[in-house]
Order: sequence, then C-alpha cells, then structure tokens
Amino acid sequence: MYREREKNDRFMTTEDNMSLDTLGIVGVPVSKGQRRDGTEKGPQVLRDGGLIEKLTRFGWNVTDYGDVNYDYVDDDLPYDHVRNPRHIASGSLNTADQVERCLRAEGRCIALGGDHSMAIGTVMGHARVHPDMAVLWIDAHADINTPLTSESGNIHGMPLSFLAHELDNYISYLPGWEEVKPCISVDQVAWIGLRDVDPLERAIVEKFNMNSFSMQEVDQLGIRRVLDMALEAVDPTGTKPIHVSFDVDSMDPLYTPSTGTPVSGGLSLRELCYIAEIVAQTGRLAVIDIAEVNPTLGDKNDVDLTVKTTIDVISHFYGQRRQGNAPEGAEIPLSITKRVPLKPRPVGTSRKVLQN
Ligand SMILES: NC(=[NH2+])NCCC[C@H](N)C(=O)O
Ligand SMILES: [Mn+2]
Ligand SMILES: [Mn+2]
Repeated sequence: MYREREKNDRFMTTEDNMSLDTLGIVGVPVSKGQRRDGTEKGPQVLRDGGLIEKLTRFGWNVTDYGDVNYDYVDDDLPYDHVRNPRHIASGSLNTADQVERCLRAEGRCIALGGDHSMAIGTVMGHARVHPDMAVLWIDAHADINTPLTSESGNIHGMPLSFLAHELDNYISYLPGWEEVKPCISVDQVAWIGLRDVDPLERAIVEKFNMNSFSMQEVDQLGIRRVLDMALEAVDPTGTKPIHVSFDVDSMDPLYTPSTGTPVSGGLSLRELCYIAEIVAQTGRLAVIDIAEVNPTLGDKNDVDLTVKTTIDVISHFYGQRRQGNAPEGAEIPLSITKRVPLKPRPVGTSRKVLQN
C-alpha cells in the first residue's frame, strides 16, 4: 500500500473527514457548455483508462458515485445568445447536490468532466461544505465572461462570473437559473496558466484586482514562485480546503491535444506535476475538477495521450511523487546467501582488440 501524504503542522488538515483515506468520484458528463459533442464521454474514458485502479494503488479507498444527471430539456432555446441555459442550470444543481453528498461522506471528491461549465455545480456543492475554500483555476482561459460580455454564448467560458458574489450585479436574467446563486468571493480564486483571455474578461480581472498568473508570470518567475504566490493569495494561513479546477487545455496541446479550445504555449507536464505534488503535500485538496477532455477530437494517439497525461496529473495530486514512493513499512529483502567474489580475469583477455 502506498500512502504518502505528509502531515506536519503547516500542512495539517482542518477537517476531520479529510484525514480519512476515502475519496469519491463523481462523473459530470456535460458538453452543452460549448458547441462540440464529446466532453460528455470524458468521465468514461478516464475510468476506462484505469484512474480508479491507479488511485487505489496509492492507498485510497475509492467510491465511484457514478454520473450526474444532465436532463435533456425540450425547447431549450438560446436566451439572448447564451446556449442551453436551462439544461446547464438544472445539471449544475444536480452536480452541486452530488458533490456535496460525496464530500460529506468521503472528505474528498474528484469530479470528472465534462466541459468547464461543470465547475458551476462543483464549486456550489463544495461551498455548501467549505464556504471558505481556496480555488486554484488552472486554465488557458479565465472563464469569467458574463452572459453580456461573452462573444461565443458558450457557458463553459462563464462559470466564474456566476460563482462570484462581486459579479452578481453584472449577471443578466437566464431562464432556469433562479437557484444558481453566487457562493464565493473573487478573492478566493487564483488562476494559473492563462494565455487566451478575452478583452472584457481582462477588464473584470483588473476591476476586481483578481489573482491572475498567466504564462507570462510562469515564464518570468517560474512555476515554483507562481504557485507560492497563488497559494499565498488564496490561502495565506495555510489552513483552507482547496478546490482545484483543472482544465486540461491549461497544458500545452503537445500533452493534451484532445480538447475543444487548445491554445499553444501552455504548461508542461513537469509544471503540472510540480503543482500537483505541492498541492498534494498540503493534505487539503478537497475537490478537483477535470475539465474539457474530449475523446472525440484528434486521432487515437491524441486521445490516448490526453487520457494518459490527465490520469498521470491526477495521480500526482493524490500522492504519486516523481522522487518515488516507498511502500509503508517497506522491508528490503535481506540476502541469505553470501556474495560470490568475481574470479579475476586472466591478463590480456579483458578486451577484444579492434583490427584496422
Ligand atoms: N473552458 C474553456 N475551455 N473555455 C474557453 C472559453 C473561450 C472564450 N473565452 C469564451 O468565452 O467562449
Ligand atoms: Mn480552457
Ligand atoms: Mn476552462
């Protein structure tokens, strides 16, 4: 059994159930937050790729809660230009319920998406249990468009605007959204990996003085300082439950090509492993979203690579370390026989002489 979570003072968990070895998986098969079909298959390809077995090998007691229901809604016409508003609202409420349930029972939840509109539900559900959570949003995109600033009308580019109290006055009416209410403050969020931010999204970032660490900062400061600064911003006391919202397009498309809105110049696998290992060491990762894996994009190699990379990164968030993991109480087998000394080789026979 591998179990490598460190428990010193700085990294002590605040929640009782977070000291358990239990972990729940919730599938969030949503794809109508953007225009391409396929992300609804994300949860299944990650399960089929062996995610649960791998987590089990690292000592976790994993319970699969199955997939959240995203109801088909008749006549879900765009409102203004926002697409599938009723479907996403009802699915998000179901997601919130399921994440809350999982978190209360298991202490930890991995939400397998699904496009990034999934985070409306996962963050709402998380906030019911830990309203003071710190959110690390790892993404090429800021996903903070409001229905009024969005050019695309795709809700996967808007989740943070629905979640933050400070943006409440900027959100226009959408049918079916009565119960989707803001639950966090902009100060609870830090982005890492940004490189494709719409002009009015940037205006929002600046107006609310939000914590954004783009690829520019990653290049300038390195991932170590960026992660330090991001954690310092959202979790200055080192005590808060952490929500990681991991959009696989944060990574360079070299590693995760099967995604709907790839942007080159992204985070490397090493940078993601670093983030994951440091977050794992806190012992306070409560919820992680895995967003935007689309197994219908690219060829088989692209899909296999995307799934493999994603499962790899998740494993590092849950205890796999690049330095290696010694099994708990490992015993190195002692030899019961003596080493036999090598017979010295006769002089002149040690090498073949090359002929010209
Ligand atoms: N979760 C994502 N991949 N989001 C991409 C969003 C792209 C663009 N900013 C939009 O609002 O449409
Ligand atoms: Mn993105
Ligand atoms: Mn995103």
